[in-house]
Parts: sequence; C-alpha cells; structure tokens
Amino acid sequence: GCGQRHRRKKPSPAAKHFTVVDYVIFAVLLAASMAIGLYYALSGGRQRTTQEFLMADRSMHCLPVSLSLIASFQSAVAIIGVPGEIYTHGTQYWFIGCSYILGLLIPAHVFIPVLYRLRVSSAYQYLELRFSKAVRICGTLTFICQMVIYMGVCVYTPAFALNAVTGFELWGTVLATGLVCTLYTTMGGLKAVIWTDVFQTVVMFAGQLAVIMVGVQRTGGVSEVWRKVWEGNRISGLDLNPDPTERHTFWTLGVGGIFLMLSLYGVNQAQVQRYLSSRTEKEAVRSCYMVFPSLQLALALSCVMGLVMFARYCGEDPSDKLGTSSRDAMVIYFVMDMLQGLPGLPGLFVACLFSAALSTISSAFNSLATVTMEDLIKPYFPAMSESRATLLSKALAASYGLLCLAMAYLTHLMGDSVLQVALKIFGMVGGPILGLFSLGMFFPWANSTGAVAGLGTGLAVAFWVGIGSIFTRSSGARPQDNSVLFLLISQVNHLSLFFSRPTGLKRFYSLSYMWYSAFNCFTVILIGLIISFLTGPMKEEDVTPGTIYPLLGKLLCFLPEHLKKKLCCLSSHQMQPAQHKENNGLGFQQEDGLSQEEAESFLPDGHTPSVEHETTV
Ligand SMILES: CC(C)(CO)[C@@H](O)C(=O)NCCC(=O)O
Ligand code: NA
Repeated sequence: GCGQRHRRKKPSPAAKHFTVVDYVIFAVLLAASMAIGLYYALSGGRQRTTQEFLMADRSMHCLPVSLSLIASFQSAVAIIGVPGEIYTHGTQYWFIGCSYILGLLIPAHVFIPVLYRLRVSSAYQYLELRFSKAVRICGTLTFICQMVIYMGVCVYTPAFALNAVTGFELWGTVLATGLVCTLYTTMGGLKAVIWTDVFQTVVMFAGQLAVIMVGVQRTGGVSEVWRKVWEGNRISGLDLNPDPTERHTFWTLGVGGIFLMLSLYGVNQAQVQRYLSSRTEKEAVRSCYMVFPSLQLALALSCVMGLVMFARYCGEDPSDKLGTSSRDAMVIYFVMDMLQGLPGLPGLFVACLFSAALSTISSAFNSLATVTMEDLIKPYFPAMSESRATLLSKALAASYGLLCLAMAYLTHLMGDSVLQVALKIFGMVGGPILGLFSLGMFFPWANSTGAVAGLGTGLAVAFWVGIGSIFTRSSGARPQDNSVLFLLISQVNHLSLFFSRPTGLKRFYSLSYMWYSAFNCFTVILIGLIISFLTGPMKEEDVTPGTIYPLLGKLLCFLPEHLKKKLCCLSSHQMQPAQHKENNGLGFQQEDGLSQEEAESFLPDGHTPSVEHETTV
C-alpha cells in the first residue's frame, strides 16, 4: 500500500533515458512541423496576401479548426501542471470540466454570430465598430500584454521541467522551441498553424495515453491505482463551500471557470481568428461544439495521469528526490521513471510536451502578428501595398518569437506552479478584455469613455489583487471526506468561518484565482456603465448595427410582448444583424449575406425582419 516509500537515487541524465529511437521521434516531430510550414509556404496562394497569411483565406473546415482551437490553450503547462495539482490536492480541479458546457455554448451562440457577421479580421476591430478607435487600441495593447506574458510561461515550462530531471540544456531547449516555431509560423501562415496544431494535438494525446497505460500497468493495474488514490484521499467529493477565497471548489471551478473559458474561447484573438477562418458561420459554430469532447478528453487524461502518479509515489514530497520542491518537475520525473527501459516512449512524451507548447506558441505568434498588423499598423498606413503588408506581418511574427524568449526568462524568475501562473494571467488580463467585449455587446448604453475607464480600472484592480495575493498565504488542501453528513457539517462550518474570518484587504487579496476572470470582467462592466451614465449614455441610433447582442430580448423571450418592450430598452435598430451593410467602415467588404432564417434566429422573438429592412436599406 502507501506505507512503503520509494526512495530513488538522483535522476540520471538524458543520455540514460534517451535512446536513438527517442531522438528520432523527437526529430520527426520538429521536421514534420517544419514540413507543414514549408508546404503551405509553397502551395495555394503561397502566403502572398494577408488574407491567406492571417485568415487562411477564410476557407477552413470544422475538424481542423476544432483541434486547433483546443491546441491554442492546451500547452505543456496543462500537461505538467494538472497532474501536479491532482497529485498534491486531489481531483477537485477536475470539476473545471463542468464549466466547459456554458463556456463553449456561449461563445458558439453569442460571440461567434456577432463577430463572424461583422466580417472583421481582428476581434478588436469590433471594439472600434462598437465604441471608438481609442478603445480598439486599448483592447489590442491589453491582448498583446496577455499573450506575450503567457507565451513566456509556455516556452519556459517544458524546457524547465525537462532540464530538472533529464539534464536537457534549459536555454538551448527554449531557443530551439522558439526558433522552430517562429520558422514554420512565418513560412506557412495560419494554414500551417492550424494543420500543425492538428498533427501536434494527436501527438499530445498519444504521449499522455502512453504514460497512463504504462503507468497503470507498472503500478499493478486499474484496481490497484484506484485503491491507492482512494486510501490516499485523492478522490475529492463535490466541494460546495461558498467561500470565494477557497482555492478550488465547485463554485470557483464550475462557475468561475465559465468566465475563464469565455475570455479564452469567446473573445481571445487566437480563437476568434480560427472562427473567422472557417468557411461559414455554421462551420465555426460546429467547430466550437467539437471542442467540448476533445477538451474533456484532454482534462481527463491529465487528471488520470496525476492519479497514476499518486498511486506510484503515494503523496511523497518530491523535494527529497529532486532537490527542487517543484511539483511540475516531479511530473517529468514520474514520466521518465515510468518509461525507463521502453525505447521510443520517453521520446514520444517529450514530443507530446513540445507539441503542446509549439501549438500554443504558434497560435500566439500568428494572432499577435494579426492584431499588430490589423489594429496598430494598417489603419494608419492605408496605402500600404499587399506584398509589403505581408512581409511586415512575417517580420512581426518573427520578432514576437524573439520577444517570447525574453519573457521565458521572466517566468524563470517567478517560481509559482506554472498552471496557477498561466490561469492567473488569463484571469488578470483576459478578464478585463472579456468585460470590455461584454460591455459592448450586452449594454447598448455604454459609451467609449466608459469603456476606456472601465478597462483601465479593471486592469488596475486585477493587478492590485493579483500582486497582493502573492503576499497573502492561501489555504492549502484539507483532507477530504465524502460522506453526506460530513458534507453537511462542513457546510455549516464553512459559513461560520466565512463570517468570522479576517476582513478587509487581506480577505480581498485571498480571493481564489479561479474567480479572477469573473471578478475583473464585472469590474469593467460596472465601472464602464457608471462612467457611461455620468458622461451621457450612448444613443440607440448611434450604435453601429450588428454590434449588440440582444441579450435582454433573448432572456425575456418567454414574457408577453408588451412587458418585454417595456423592460427591454432596445429598439429593433440595435438588434439587427449587420448583413445588409455594404462596408463596415474599415475597408472590408461584406461578402455573403445571411439567409432569412439565420437573420431571424438572431433577433428576439416578436421582431419581424421586415422592420430591419426598413431601418437598414
Ligand atoms: C484553458 C484550460 C483551463 C481549459 O481546460 C486548460 O487548457 C488549462 O488549464 N490550460 C492551462 C494553460 C496552458 O495549458 O497553457
Ligand atoms: Na498547445
């Protein structure tokens, strides 16, 4: 059972784990990625227009798009970080899977329709259509910060973990990842990024599956693994503790997680760009639906890996083995330990880590090049020739590659669990961006002053709490008991604790990081609305058609018509889709219109499309 401790000598260097086959497998991954990049550099339109380089000619099918969507934010951080989390704190984190339902349905039916129908190239173009140029630039700059910091974590994680246990040269690995990725992204554009994502996602799943199968076999089978994790209290029951400072509960993961998912899958340029590269809107929605099973699979694989790891080491502290207290390094140690003596498998797992990292970094490069081009350069140099713009986009993708190497060094200096660092970044910077888009889409009264003030306040509060939390110790894991009686008693217990805990700033700082997205999103909306009402709310007729999602109308669709009209301050003017506009004001032609049926589905019940025709034509 868990009594005996596995003491092992210091891990041997890479040479011992790695056979020729392993190096070959790893080299094949890099070579195949480069080959895909080269293929798209030389085929099709040969990447000579920004439409092809950044939008994949808007011709993609849903299957590659969906695999690419899950690859964007599933990096080595999740592959290493989630097993480490499960090993230390139990399976509570798995409940984040509940948030995927609404976290994908809302993007599919709210954000995709609005953004796809406006035919934008960058998600931030929406902000100019809805508010003003200033808001667009603020949004773009915020996004650039988010992705650059996140990329640093992504490049650093696999390099750090491999270095800790196999002796792979740390900065050499960082440099190789960054360079390979920069090369194929720059050569092949979004098509190469999406198709390498598909290939890399498959490698990622294969690597995780291999570790789990070998691990289960070597720890004595499924029932033995189950017995050990059960005895070790690692199977967590549903924790319904309402305390928002509790790190992981059903509420922080299942509800807070929805906002995290919305900020990633709803408004993040990396994902929006994939929706927009789909050949039709239906295809984009379908790809979003197809993310659900793959994301659940990815989550399940990494959670099960954590459980198998627990069954192997029974909660031992890794520091006595590794000379580092990092759980992340321990996951790699476990994998190399499991796969020892099985030529090819260590190589497959390293390929899995790098696939996960490369697919994320390439999405980040391409989306960063896109927003810099579309939002910061093109509007000010309208006369730039297409070939020059494409060349510049490539130069941008390459220079972001170099910048991300610098950011990897910053992550090196931070030293928290990488999963928590990544999710904190999503919450602190992605949350306010989600708030900005929500303010625009759901609140027709919000004006541009309110939006800028809201975003500024949101970011300030986010960093205040985020940085404050570093200095406040968060509560660790507590033992789990799954009986109903225990659950009831603990609920009462939690509530009394909730009201007797220290209040003020310290409580504020210890807000669970899983609430960051939601909290920061609401700060932006609240401040945005207050400032908008103070400075004069936007008039209905000034709002660009198609930029508002008739949320109130949709939510109140069960009410009788006259009541709805009273409650819902929207006129039909704001609820129309943008399909009749010839030009969205930014030089992008509206290509194909929507069918009557699609247009009607976008309107709240009771608003006949004939009204829309009168106001638009
Ligand atoms: C984005 C989620 C939360 C979706 O489950 C997951 O992929 C995750 O935890 N990602 C961590 C960041 C990363 O893997 O780079
Ligand atoms: Na990835």
